Amino acid sequence: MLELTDIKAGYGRTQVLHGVTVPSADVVAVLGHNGAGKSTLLRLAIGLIKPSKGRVVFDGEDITSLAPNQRVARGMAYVPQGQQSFGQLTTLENLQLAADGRRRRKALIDAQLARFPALEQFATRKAGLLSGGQRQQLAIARALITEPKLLILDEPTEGIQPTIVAEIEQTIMELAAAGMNVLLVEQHIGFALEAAERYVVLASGHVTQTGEGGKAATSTVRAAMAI
Ligand SMILES: Nc1ncnc2c1ncn2[C@@H]1O[C@H](COP(=O)(O)OP(=O)(O)OP(=O)(O)O)[C@@H](O)[C@H]1O
Repeated sequence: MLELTDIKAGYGRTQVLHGVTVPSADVVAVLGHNGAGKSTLLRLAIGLIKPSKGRVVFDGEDITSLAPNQRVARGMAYVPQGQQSFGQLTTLENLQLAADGRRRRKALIDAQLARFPALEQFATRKAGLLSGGQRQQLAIARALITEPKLLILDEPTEGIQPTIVAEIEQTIMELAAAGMNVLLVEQHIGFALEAAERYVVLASGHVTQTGEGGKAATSTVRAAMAI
């Protein structure tokens, strides 16, 4: 669904990605140590930064020069790091905002409340008062309300209590099983490999290994992360 070819990109004159290629697959995990360039790669995928070289193809279309909103309109949704939501609005208001202007608005919101029972339980609570894990679920729910073809998730389990980590991992597995395409950055290598059809290891902005998720050993991946 999403194919990144020979991407060079960075911030100003600092190049972070040095010719990165990510193959198309239903679920792709991007692995690597802090600072390897994983978040930069996701920002590039959604169009927040533009490559100085390389091509981004989504659903057969070259979208390299498209802006983030145009990519969203084509079916991409991006959940950045940090459980972002509108803290002064309630859980429900956050979902309503994401659903604004869509047909079947209520059904879209209800589907996410059914998916995440904690969001239903705290529908009238301000998002800023939710736990980190609940805010992450809210961020994912907001993305899913847009009915994406591809969900881009940047470290969805980072800094979250273990019980909700398991719920979020289960959600990702369920979405994948239901046919959702996912581009996932994840520190938990074991889970990432279990979820992913393909994985890519980044080290200092270079791809040091790619392979099939289910078959890979975490030790091999760790070795590639350290190159
Ligand atoms: N807005 C920015 N401006 C300048 N440099 C940046 C910016 N964001 C990230 N970088 C640099 O780009 C490099 C890659 O960062 P990136 O956040 O993509 O790595 P990462 O693999 O996602 O790491 P982490 O897990 O810590 O988020 C780092 O050296 C970082 O300092």
